[in-house]
Amino acid sequence: MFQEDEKRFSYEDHKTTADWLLSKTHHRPLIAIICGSGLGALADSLKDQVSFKYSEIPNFPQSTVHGHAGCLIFGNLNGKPCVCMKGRFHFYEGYPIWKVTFPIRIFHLLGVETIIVTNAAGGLNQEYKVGDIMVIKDHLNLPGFAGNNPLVGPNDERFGTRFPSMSDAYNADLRKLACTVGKELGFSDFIREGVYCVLSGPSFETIAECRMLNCLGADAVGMSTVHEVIVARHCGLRVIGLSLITNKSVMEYDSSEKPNHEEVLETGKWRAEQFQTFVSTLVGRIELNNNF
Ligand SMILES: O=P(O)(O)O[C@@H]1C[C@H](O)[C@@H](CO)O1
Ligand SMILES: Nc1nc2[nH]cnc2c(=O)[nH]1
Repeated sequence: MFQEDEKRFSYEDHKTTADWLLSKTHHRPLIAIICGSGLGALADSLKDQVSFKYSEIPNFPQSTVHGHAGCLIFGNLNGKPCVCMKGRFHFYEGYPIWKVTFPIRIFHLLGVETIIVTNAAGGLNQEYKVGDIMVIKDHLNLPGFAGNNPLVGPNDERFGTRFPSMSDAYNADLRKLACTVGKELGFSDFIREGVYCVLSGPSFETIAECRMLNCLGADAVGMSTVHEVIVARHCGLRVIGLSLITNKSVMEYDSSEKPNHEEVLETGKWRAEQFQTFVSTLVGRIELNNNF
């Protein structure tokens, strides 16, 4: 399970990457956004863009999944200085978990204070519909139950404490703001609040697994986000998570439905405009430098 043959990046390695980026752009982002599968169009709406391919950034891993372009884009969204990952890294791509979460500490060193983590997810909650946007209230870190937590290993106190709390992982004020913004935009019909469960992937869940996860309290299931959130909270970032329900999880043995990545990307395209409006309005309303 653990791919620990590579040497972990030190604090100094992280500084090298952050300083390189700061030397190449005049932008000083306070909000970071990670675009989930099929949600990369969000990054295109940034104004005054400065963009870097992951391949040119020192120490950065590469995106290998269709629907994850592999660019880091700096710019302004609704008047706020942002940096956007158009493409993220997943454990199932073969990266060790500390590499999957590497960009989060870079954001921290760039001066980011708030992170918006988005993903595509399967809807376990039977009331959810394809196209719903779930504001993440909490998570289940199933790989973490088996010891796969991105904070396993030596702790560098310059990033954060050895034993961070996760009981407030998803900021309550931001969740409330997201629900208010959803209402104001007339999106209430498809805005939900629920629990996201991460699995390693890349295989989708069996029917028995979907039933079990739902019984455990998960409303949506995916293959990302949680590890990023753990590292973000460790280094003091304020987090809001949004899942686009791209497919309904298959819960019945007589169903002929099969989850697939094409459907995930299609739903992303179909909901892209409202998703962008939602995130951009939310960003416009986030208060910065407020010592949360
Ligand atoms: O990066 P996210 O979590 O949005 O991507 C999900 C999980 C898999 O990478 C992919 C499956 O279709 O979508
Ligand atoms: N694990 C998992 N990840 C997803 N990403 C998008 N849809 C799904 C799903 O149904 N299951």
